[in-house]
Amino acid sequence: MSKLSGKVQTVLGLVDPEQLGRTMTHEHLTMSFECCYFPPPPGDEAVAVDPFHMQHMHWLRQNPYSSHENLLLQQETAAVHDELLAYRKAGGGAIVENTTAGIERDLPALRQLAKDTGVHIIAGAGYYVDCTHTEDTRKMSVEKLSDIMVSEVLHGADNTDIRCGVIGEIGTGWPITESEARVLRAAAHAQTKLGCPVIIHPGRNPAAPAEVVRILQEAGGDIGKTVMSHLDRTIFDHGELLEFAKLGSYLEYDLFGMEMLNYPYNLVVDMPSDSQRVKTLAFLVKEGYEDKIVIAHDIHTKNRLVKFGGHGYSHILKNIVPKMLLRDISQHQVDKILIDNPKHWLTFK
Ligand SMILES: CCC(=O)NCCS(=O)(=O)O
Repeated sequence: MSKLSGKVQTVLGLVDPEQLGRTMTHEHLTMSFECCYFPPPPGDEAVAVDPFHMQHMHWLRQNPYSSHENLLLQQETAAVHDELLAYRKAGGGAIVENTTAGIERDLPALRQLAKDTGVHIIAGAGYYVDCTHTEDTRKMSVEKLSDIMVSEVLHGADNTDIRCGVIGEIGTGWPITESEARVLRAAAHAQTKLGCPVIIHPGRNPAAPAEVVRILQEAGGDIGKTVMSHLDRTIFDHGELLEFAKLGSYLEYDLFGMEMLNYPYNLVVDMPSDSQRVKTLAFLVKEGYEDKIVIAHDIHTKNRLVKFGGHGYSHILKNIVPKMLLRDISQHQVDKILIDNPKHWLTFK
């Protein structure tokens, strides 16, 4: 039995799973999203490059990916520090920090944040979407990629001794590229060796999550120990959602706080409101999936921080939980979603 077995691995070391408390399973504390810059709508070029002002905050909410400045979350560590203190005060205990290679993971910053705030931070191993893969990454075999992920968990990543506690978010697009498929197979192999949690960023198509599961399963992955992220912008039809849920992964609604009219990466998508997200959670609970739901905000741009008029990391605890209780999700079920499900997922086999 490995020394990781039965434990959760944070950036400060192994902890007993009971220590985590309420856990957001998909956040970013420091990262760059420059890889996904999207040009502003015609006529909005000037506001897109203006320094941040209060009068731009609504524009940024509608066009978060069209301001280079907004994509540099790594510049806001002081604000994130304060928001983590507020998160603890609101009853939060842990955060899974999903930044992987390609979007500027900063493990020393995560370790410092964990030390200074007392929030348990679990860091992610592996690779983001294809457009961020380096030439080296593209050339690597499944075995080599898997060895690197195993080493990031067992020994530390990015030339530090800071160890990752999950594999992911592993980035995939639609269709899944050859390089992304290799990374997925490598993640499954690493998971088999380590008995560790895995988390996936699927492409923006309703068929994408099931295709990822198929690839992971074929490579021996443990789907019951895998989180499928971003379902709120991916599967809308309730029948299709139940078909996907049957495959056995955790079902993650992780864009709480993000409300926008035009989702630039896929204009076919109507980004749901928080009320609609809660309705979908209530539906899944009614269908018997209360042991499979996890939730988060996936903060990945500056405008979502409280410092810039955003909702911050405490929005779910302060605003969404009361709404869940109003919509027939019991306190016991809320606790499963925020405490028990993340704990079971994050505990090494
Ligand atoms: C790095 C953060 C991330 O990938 N977030 C998901 C954004 S979206 O694909 O849902 O637009």
